[in-house]
Amino acid sequence: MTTILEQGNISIHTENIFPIIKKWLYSDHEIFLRELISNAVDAIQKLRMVSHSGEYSGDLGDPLIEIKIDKDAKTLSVSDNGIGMTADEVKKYINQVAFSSAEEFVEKYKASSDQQIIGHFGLGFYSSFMVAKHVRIDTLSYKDGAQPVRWDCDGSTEFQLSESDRTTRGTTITLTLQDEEEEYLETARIQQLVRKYCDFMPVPIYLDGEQINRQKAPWKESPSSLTKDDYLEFYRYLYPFQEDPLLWVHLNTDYPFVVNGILYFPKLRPDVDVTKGQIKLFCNQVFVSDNCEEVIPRFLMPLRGVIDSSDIPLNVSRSFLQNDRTVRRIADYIAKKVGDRLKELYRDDREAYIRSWQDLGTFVKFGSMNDDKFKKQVEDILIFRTTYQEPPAEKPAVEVQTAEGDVWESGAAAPSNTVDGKTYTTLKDYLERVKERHENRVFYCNDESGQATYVELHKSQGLEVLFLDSFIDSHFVSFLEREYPEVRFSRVDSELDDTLIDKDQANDIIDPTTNKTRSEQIKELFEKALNKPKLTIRTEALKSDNAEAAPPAMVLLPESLRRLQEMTALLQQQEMAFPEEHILLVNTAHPLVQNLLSRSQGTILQPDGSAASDDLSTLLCQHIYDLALMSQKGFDAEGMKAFVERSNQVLTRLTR
Ligand SMILES: Nc1ncnc2c1ncn2[C@@H]1O[C@H](COP(=O)(O)OP(=O)(O)OP(=O)(O)O)[C@@H](O)[C@H]1O
Repeated sequence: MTTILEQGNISIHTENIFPIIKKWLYSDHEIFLRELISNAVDAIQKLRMVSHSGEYSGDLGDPLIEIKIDKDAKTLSVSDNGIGMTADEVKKYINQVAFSSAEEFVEKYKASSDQQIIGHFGLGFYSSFMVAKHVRIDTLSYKDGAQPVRWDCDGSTEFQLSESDRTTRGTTITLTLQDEEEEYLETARIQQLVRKYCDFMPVPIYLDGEQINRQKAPWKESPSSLTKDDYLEFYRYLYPFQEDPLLWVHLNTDYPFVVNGILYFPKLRPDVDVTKGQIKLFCNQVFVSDNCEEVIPRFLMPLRGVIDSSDIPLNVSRSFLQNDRTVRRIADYIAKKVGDRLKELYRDDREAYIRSWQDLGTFVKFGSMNDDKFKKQVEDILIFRTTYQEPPAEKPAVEVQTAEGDVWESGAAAPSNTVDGKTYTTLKDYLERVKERHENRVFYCNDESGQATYVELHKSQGLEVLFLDSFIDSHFVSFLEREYPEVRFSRVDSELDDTLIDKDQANDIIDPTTNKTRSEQIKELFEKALNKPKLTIRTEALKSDNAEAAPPAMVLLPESLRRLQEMTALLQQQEMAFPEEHILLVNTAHPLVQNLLSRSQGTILQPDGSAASDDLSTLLCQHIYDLALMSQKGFDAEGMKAFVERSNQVLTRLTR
């Protein structure tokens, strides 16, 4: 027969706390298990501490937490071999501490308007009443001569304290589950919960005689003790069936706040929603939340991995968290570490940096636009693919004898910026190289195949073009122009630099019969043939070593006009329609254009007064225009039909 030691009322002010907890945390009942296991881990660690301090000299045994399910009795129990509690401690910690903090929690929860408290952390022992109709504690303290005690409570404010038959040190919490909570009698459900919340807790957790948690938390280990494979293995464990990450950053600091963690840069796939955070937030190895958007800077959202910090206040609303000073400083710290890691890679392994740039670049650009400090940190390692060709590498690592004559230094060659035939440059280096020819002006291309003709023309004249072709680049160009107001970005097809035009050629050859220059005649010819009032036709002789290699005509879209159109399209959430106002630059130096002119001049009048070749000249002008337009915009069905029909017509006429 059990001796009842005490029967009493738990002193709380909020009338019947449990229905309130239950109601508010309706969707998150499962966290009771995390709370019970956390308490068990704490109890084991406290025992270690008293043992260290010499207060306890008994055998610690192997630390162990055991979960037991009894389907018949509808009970679930969590046992530990930790510090245990005496009767007085049960009264103090369970009846008072646990319940007063329960009350506090409920008050806070009621007051918070967004009702989103991070992971409902710190709910504590009493959260077991969310799922249990009866809770029993059997505990035996480590203290000499301690008596085992049992505490029983049925969810009302009354409890009973009695003698327990427990013989070993530690505590067992036994929940008799409510009828609607019987899912927690399923082994698979418990395994899933332990894996979710308690996987990395530092004590083995057993269920049916088997350890079900991983126990080791790599982020708590020193970076020097981990190999590349350890990091990769951990990533694969956290994000199974995903491609391996590009690189990682191991965070560990104790001062002025505690932050541990490993952050990975994943490959950015179009199907991955980068705005949805995938970093897991832990507190002392206990899983808290799958998203910590308030804790890490927005631009770091694409990263994955783990952040563990006991300095992030958790029992607070998300909006509070966002404005918390320590949280802001932690966010800054993380951003700085990420920047440092990128700089390190740029410095130590340029090739890997370049290979990862496709993915890293978007991230770095996004970060620069969002965070000024980050921008300053990474501006020197922000690179662009370029048409520039690096001179062949100098002999690597030349050994040089110093002035003292006895020390040998190795003068390592600068790392190559070319990988797989593609060369990269910083903006600074680009501007330095082009200073003489076009100071502070950047030529760029954002569609390599579409703008190939233009790029080729620039290249053939020794003008360097940058490729700004990732989806973020149109914003990034505007951003760079705001940051460096003296620098101007022109897309290769927006206007032609004077250096590409041969000013001396052809313009002034006057036709004695019409008194017009050749350019004027060509212009007229095209105006008549195309008959598009909004189109501006410009005639220039393009410079090139081989007149046939340069295009006969090009369509130009002035930079400011194009950007305005892009912006309007963006606001209206439509694709940009190709503007009717654009420029057709006809290359008077091209043999095709020259032939066209002589052909229309050599017209033989037909008996009816029309010119036989007129028709063909018109077709050819239209064709030249279409070819130039083709690189700017695709044809729609009708345009394509007309183009094919005309091609056939032209070919037929030419073969007559
Ligand atoms: N398994 C256990 N072994 C020993 N003591 C325990 C155990 N579980 C609970 N306690 C005692 O009961 C107290 C109250 O527990 P409760 O979970 O409500 O709050 P907490 O653990 O102090 O804080 P938190 O709100 O972060 O969980 C604990 O501080 C601890 O002293």
